[in-house]
Amino acid sequence: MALDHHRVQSVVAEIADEMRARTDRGEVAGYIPELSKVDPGQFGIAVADDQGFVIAAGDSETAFSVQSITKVFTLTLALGIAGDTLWRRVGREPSGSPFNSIVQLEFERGIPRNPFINAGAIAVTDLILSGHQPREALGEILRFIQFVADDPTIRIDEAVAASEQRTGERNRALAYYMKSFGIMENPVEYTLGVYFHHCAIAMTCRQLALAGRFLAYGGRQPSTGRTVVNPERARRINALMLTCGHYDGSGDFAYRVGLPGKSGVGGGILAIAPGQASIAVWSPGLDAAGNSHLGRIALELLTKRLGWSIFGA
Ligand SMILES: NC(=O)CC[C@H](N)C(=O)O
Repeated sequence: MALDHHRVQSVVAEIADEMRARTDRGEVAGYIPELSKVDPGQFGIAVADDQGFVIAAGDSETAFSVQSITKVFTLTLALGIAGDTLWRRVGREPSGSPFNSIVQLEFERGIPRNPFINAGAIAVTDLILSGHQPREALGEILRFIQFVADDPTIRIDEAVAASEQRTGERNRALAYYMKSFGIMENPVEYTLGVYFHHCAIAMTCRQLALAGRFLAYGGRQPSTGRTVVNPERARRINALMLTCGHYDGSGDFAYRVGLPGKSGVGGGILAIAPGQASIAVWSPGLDAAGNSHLGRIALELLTKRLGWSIFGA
């Protein structure tokens, strides 16, 4: 269905103005030193349709660290490599725990709850790495993101990757713990090196909204017409984003926004309105669950004003 560009444009502009005026901005992620330097006063939004048309406002052309949003793309790649055998290593249930929690791993024999918490994404990265050098695996992830975004200029922010590599003790603990259960195939430091670097990919809201389109349009990358995944897989990735994309804030996100979404600690959120649009928002301040505070509020206003919730107007 064609988007009413005029209407979307006015809602997007209105929301950007409202977000600019707000003083409650959340807290920038402090545990990755490089991210703690980002100015919390920023807000960007971009909505992409199947024609590659982008409606944007605010700081939509500023690149930010996409962090856990890359987990959507690594999951897509890993499903392409392993198909449904992937689900032997990682579950499909919401965790109800923080993104970097270790507690469930002990009870559940090292199998992470889902591919979007850190443990699950590290297990997915390990699968992509198998049979490759870390540099090749990372290249494959980056090229895949450039392909779905139709933009070869997307890069890794090396300063962010190095910053997380230096301070990633919690992720190291998760990875070694999974290794002890036989979940990891590769040397842990190799897998983590790839993980830290793909989390450090930098994108603008415009690039991210374009990259998400295959999920909004039945698995097809609309600019090239090429199939990224089949419609069933696109639908299932969306289902996982809805149930698990915001950690222990996933229920609240579904309740308020009503779209599949994936957040990252850089303050970005990718949200999918199936058949309508792919949406990216960014504001660096986070809420208590580690999801963008204003990003979530902006999406809530957007779906309400445009009637885009998958649960009805
Ligand atoms: N929620 C996130 O964005 C977490 C990603 C971050 N790279 C980490 O592993 O801690």
